[in-house]
Amino acid sequence: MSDDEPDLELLALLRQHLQGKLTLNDAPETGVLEGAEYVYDNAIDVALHMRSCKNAAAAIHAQMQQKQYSPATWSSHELHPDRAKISDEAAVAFVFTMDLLNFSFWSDKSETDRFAVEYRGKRWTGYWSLVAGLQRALDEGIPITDSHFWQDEEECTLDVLKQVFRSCTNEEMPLLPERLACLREAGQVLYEKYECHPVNLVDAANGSAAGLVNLLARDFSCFRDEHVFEGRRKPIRILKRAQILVADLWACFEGEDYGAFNDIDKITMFADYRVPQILYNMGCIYYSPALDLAIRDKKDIPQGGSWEMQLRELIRREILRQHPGTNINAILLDFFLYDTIKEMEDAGQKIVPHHRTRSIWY
Ligand SMILES: Nc1nc2c(c(CN[C@H]3C=C[C@H](O)[C@@H]3O)cn2[C@@H]2O[C@H](COP(=O)(O)O)[C@@H](O)[C@H]2O)c(=O)[nH]1
Repeated sequence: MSDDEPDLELLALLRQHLQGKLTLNDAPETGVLEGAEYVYDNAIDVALHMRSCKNAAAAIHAQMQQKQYSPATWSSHELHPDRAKISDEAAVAFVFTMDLLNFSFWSDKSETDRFAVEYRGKRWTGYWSLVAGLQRALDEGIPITDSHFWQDEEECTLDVLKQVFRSCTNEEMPLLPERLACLREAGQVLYEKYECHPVNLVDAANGSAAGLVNLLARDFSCFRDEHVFEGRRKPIRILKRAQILVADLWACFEGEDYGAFNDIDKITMFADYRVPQILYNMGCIYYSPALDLAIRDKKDIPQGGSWEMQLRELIRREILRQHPGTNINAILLDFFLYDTIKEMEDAGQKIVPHHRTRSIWY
């Protein structure tokens, strides 16, 4: 098959995933797909546009192949840890700390006034402000990735965290008290169960991605991203930061050592505010008029409400299994979509905004 021909098998897979037609025995032990199935079947404000999904899948596949998207792409970002310069344990600690705090960077201020971290001569915003803040703190001798530090209430104070993520504008990083609470809890749990180090948590998963997601959800309330949907008795398990943590370890270690997972393709796409946005702007999903208006007007979408759950869950339905002959899985597809929407924004392209929910879950 030549590169410019759409990969019909991939299209079929993506269509199945987006339609939720894949049997649940593909669902990982995390049970995340079962919840996605329920929300999809009951969603009335967010829907899939199959024809656009089919066209998008072809375009995405071609671009990913052309850009040779692979786990190594992750380390090519200048701020991500360079494994040639730090120990494996330090890289795991960095990724764990990063995904413990990897949520809610959006701002309604202008590009010049929004929260930003100045580091290595550049202004970093969004997710990159988090990574830049962590790297800068380590350069300044603050042990921000050490769980002993997180537990030390004398040393690791809210003021110190404000210093770690100090902004070069008047806007502060959102939810700093909540981020401190995440560090405190994680420090306590790592002390009680994992001899203070995240590598012991990764080892405890015995090479299972779903197993590590489950350990994170079981032991850390700050990773337990589970919510009731419209009164349904059984909570919907989304577990976005637990899943992106596994994905980042897999990418950082390129599937080896602490990134070696025998079931990595059971990780779903990440239910945050970026993927629904790009899928909407690609025409793959569309909203009810009321929701469409609320998002375009940048209205607050309440956390845990039906709208928010539909937005988060609908995109997560797909598990793009390892497609024969390519290295594309849901993680790489997701990374690619995130980087693409950021490139579109940086290029000043007119795009419909993402939804506004202030949350520690994404
Ligand atoms: N779905 C998805 N969500 C992602 C990422 C990333 C960064 N991943 C890097 C690693 C490999 C890739 O190549 C990326 O370079 C952050 N986020 C989430 O977005 C939000 C931040 O958005 P903004 O404020 O605009 O930066 C926040 O919830 C954050 O958790 C991703 O990849 N996929």
